[in-house]
Amino acid sequence: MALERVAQDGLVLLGCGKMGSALLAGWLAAGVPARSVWVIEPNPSEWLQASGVHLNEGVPAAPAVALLAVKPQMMGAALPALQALGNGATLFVSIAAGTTIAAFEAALGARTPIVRTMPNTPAMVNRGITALCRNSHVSDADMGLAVALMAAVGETVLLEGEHQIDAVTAVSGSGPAYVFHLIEAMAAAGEAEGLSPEVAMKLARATVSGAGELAHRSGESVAQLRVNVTSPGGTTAAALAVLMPELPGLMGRAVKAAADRGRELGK
Ligand SMILES: NC(=O)C1=CN([C@@H]2O[C@H](COP(=O)(O)OP(=O)(O)OC[C@H]3O[C@@H](n4cnc5c(N)ncnc54)[C@H](O)[C@@H]3O)[C@@H](O)[C@H]2O)C=CC1
Ligand SMILES: O=C(O)[C@@H]1CCC=N1
Repeated sequence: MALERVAQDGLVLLGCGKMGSALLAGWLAAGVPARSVWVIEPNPSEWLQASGVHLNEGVPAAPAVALLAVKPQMMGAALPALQALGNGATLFVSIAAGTTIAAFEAALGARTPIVRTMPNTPAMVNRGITALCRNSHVSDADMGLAVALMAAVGETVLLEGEHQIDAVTAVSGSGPAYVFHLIEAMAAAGEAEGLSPEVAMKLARATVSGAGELAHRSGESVAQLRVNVTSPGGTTAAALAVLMPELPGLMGRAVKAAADRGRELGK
């Protein structure tokens, strides 16, 4: 099993904030021993301190994986700590938005195997989705290991290449925030129609999470699930007559803004 390589040779996690913690929790739950993980994190949470991993200690000479989970703006300052692992057997896996494979090759060495990924925060409840792409130095076995690491917190999808990753970031990486904003907007609209803030938020939250679960589990297309709610001449049809002319264009602009920002971060 791919994760056994981590148990044997170790994994270094650079940055253990929201995403790093979600991943670490997934690996530990999947049976990776805490003592085979070395975490570099200047502000460790209580959970991390109690997790049993090596925290801010010297890292092994050739771990199986170095996983990079710092903000793209911090990457330049943080990478030198792992430079000695470049150009070798250690597989680098990045979850950072924007930072390109070329930037990692420049910082770590041109022969470094690098997998660039984009997960999302539902990884915190094992319902993430991560897209992955690689440079030419990543073997199929290495890619299998990267997929296994991300599959510990949800689904995975392989990309044709790095040119697609800013689009992924804009759809699924940032996407949970769009959905949370939808909940906020639905709750505010419910309040405007006379509900208390508590009831409006409870209804909006349960509706979005319930609809999400239905989309996840149902064999029907999402379009059919929408039709199933929409009685001809009824209330849903009235609402969709307002939403459907506007939402695709608005979502298109939002997703383009996120993808453009991802490309900018990569410069
Ligand atoms: N939050 C999200 O929804 C997603 C974030 N990402 C990517 O994940 C990465 C991490 O994001 P978050 O977990 O949200 O950020 P975060 O701010 O929660 O975590 C980053 C962590 O890096 C630590 N750090 C800062 N400088 C460091 C250094 N020199 N060495 C080691 N650790 C250092 C910080 O103390 C912090 O705990 C980013 O690159 C982001 O683009 C990817 C997908 C989704
Ligand atoms: O907002 C960001 O830049 C990160 C990447 C995807 C989600 N959060």
